[in-house]
Amino acid sequence: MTKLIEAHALRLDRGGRTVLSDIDFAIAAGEIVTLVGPNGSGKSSLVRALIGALEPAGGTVRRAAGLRIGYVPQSMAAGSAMPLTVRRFLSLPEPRTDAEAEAALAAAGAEGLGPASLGALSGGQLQRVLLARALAGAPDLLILDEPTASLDQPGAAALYQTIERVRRDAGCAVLMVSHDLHVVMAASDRVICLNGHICCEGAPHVVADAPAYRALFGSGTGGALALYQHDHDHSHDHDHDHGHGHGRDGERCEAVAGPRGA
Ligand SMILES: Nc1ncnc2c1ncn2[C@@H]1O[C@H](COP(=O)(O)OP(=O)(O)OP(=O)(O)O)[C@@H](O)[C@H]1O
Repeated sequence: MTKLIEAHALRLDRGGRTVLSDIDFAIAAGEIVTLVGPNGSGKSSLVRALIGALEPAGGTVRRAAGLRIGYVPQSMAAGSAMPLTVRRFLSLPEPRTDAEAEAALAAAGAEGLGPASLGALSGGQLQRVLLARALAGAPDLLILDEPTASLDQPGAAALYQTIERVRRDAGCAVLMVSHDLHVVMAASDRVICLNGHICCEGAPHVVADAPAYRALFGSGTGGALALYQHDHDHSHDHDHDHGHGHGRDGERCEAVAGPRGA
């Protein structure tokens, strides 16, 4: 399969401290990959390195020639206060024609929002507009940093369905950072769990009869625990342990993706 982006022995430093090391992974065309991990485990840092906004302290990030990345940032707190219409926002920084803007809004499920003021949008509308802006560049790889963070469960489910439709229609690969159990369990081809390094990775499996899973849905707390099978090629006797639930070779892993702000 065509590799769109690859990291080899990647190390990232923030504030003079190594926050990620030994990162080796690749994303293939059309895949949906989700990054999970506790707060501060390096998910956003990795995403920033992949889009070229953070220089590696070691190792390499290699992008396929001509790769187009659409990026939906984690937070638009400052941006949403900008006195801009959605239509103008879609043309920043790259100018877009009205037809391109309308097509992108439609693909993101945000039809008719072009004339709206950016600051007047709901959280869900803003996420869709951010998605539209990323889609307007016809990306090969769509990267979303916690796209459902500010949404309630129905809003998150609807956005997830939109993302899956986008992948189907546009054929792009998707890399998501998520604390959302629904997204991790249902949407991903592959889950990568970060904890200062790649703790574990593998295909997600719905564990509908697991007590923890039912307890989670029953309590409605949403997104505290993700269960998935994975492969390990390392032990966990080093110093990157941030209280993360590690698995053992070939066993089911309990990956604690803590709720936002935890
Ligand atoms: N601009 C910065 N300057 C210094 N340290 C930073 C900076 N940004 C992040 N860090 C540190 O890097 C580490 C990884 O942060 P990062 O935001 O990548 O984690 P995350 O997994 O995305 O967290 P969260 O789930 O809370 O969004 C943290 O220890 C954080 O404090």
